[in-house]
Amino acid sequence: MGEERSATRAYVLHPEIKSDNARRHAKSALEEGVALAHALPELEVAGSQVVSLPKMHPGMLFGKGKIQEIKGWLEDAEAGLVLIDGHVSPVQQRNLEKEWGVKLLDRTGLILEIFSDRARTREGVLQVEMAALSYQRTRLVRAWTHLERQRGGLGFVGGPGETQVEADRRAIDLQLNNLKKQLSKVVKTRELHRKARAKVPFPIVALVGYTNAGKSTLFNRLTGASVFVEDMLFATLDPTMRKVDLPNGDAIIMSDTVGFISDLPTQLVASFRATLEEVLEADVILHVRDISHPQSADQKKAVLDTLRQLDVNPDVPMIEVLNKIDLLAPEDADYLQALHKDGENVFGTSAVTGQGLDTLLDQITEKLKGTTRALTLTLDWSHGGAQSWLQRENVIETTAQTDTGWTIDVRWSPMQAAKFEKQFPEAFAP
Ligand SMILES: Nc1nc2c(ncn2[C@@H]2O[C@H](COP(=O)(O)OP(=O)(O)OP(=O)(O)O)[C@@H](O)[C@H]2O)c(=O)[nH]1
Repeated sequence: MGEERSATRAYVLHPEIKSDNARRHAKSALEEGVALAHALPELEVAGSQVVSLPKMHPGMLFGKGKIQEIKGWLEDAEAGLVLIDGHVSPVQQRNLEKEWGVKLLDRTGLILEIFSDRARTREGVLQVEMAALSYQRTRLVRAWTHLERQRGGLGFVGGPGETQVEADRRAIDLQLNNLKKQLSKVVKTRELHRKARAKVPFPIVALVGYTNAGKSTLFNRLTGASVFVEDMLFATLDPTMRKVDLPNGDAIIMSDTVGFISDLPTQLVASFRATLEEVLEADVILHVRDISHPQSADQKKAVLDTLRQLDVNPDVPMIEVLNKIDLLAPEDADYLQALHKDGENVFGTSAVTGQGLDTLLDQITEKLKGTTRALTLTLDWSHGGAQSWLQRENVIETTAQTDTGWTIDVRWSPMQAAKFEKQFPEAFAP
């Protein structure tokens, strides 16, 4: 951290590299960068700017003139920390930190800091630690080592720097291995809990969405729970599950998960696979969008990309929830709310006023009815009651007799599966 100036006074820069096809709109990208900075409670944002660049400079990111200009901004703002909303290579980071006399974090580094600040469960903490270490592992710079600096930066192949990097890498690998072992223990315990929960058999409806889209607010509204809702990115990190009663009396489990974001560090996506299991195994996915946000379309793309990276089964039915319609002009809100009547799979809601939530719940009920899954059940003779139930529900595709009972292929809706499991827990061995 910067010695002279406070490392909690942050200056946010969004580099807009012209040759980069300006993937995100610069002004709202900068706003997101600032919102990310605010997601770390101890930080104070001392200033923020979009910096337009014709091209990226490999060693310093910015050109010489720009670097001096920015140095002036940082001094005026008394900022000791620079947050660059983009990718900064380790070499660029080192050079800029030296040039400006500040500490620097790039987008991935910042997101990792936020996640590490938010992680509450043991599993979450371990996952973030692993993600941070894997990231650090990719950023070991040869000339950055203490040993090499002492020797005046001898950079020959096989020299002391090389050995130091290798040693650092080995140390990180050891730590990663150790964390992996701890994590697998925690996951095993959670698996047991999950099995226990599976005995309360309800279909799972998972909420996903860009950070700040309103997932937790919607979750609270629908479940009557009080989950940490704040106008702060990534308020929710560990998944939360609650029971919701549908209008027809059936019950579902709704799960609220971490928000997604553009350029979510791949290490994080990978490490969160385990906690996002509920999403991977959901019967219905609700994709919650902040439809009032100017970059709503880009956010949607980022969410769908992340779901793909997570290998979410594309057959799981998804409902698109266009949230925050209360922030739109009334005629726009009405239009969005009516879209589903034209057969569009979108539902306008306001998690704050409650608009559109009944229609959404009806739609969830419909979707759960309409989707079916195949499963093979092995029942023994004592499960005659279960076998007749399956016949009555008309879900049997094929039945084969075995020495001890039946092997039955069924195709049923999540709700039927849930009812069966509740009524015949001893027969349900998927
Ligand atoms: N006006 C309006 N504000 C909303 C609505 N839904 C949520 N919000 C606000 O949007 C902000 C973010 O809401 P959250 O529910 O925390 O969003 P989230 O998607 O869970 O966010 P992450 O935890 O970052 O993933 C809060 O200030 C909410 O009060 C809505 O329908 N209308």
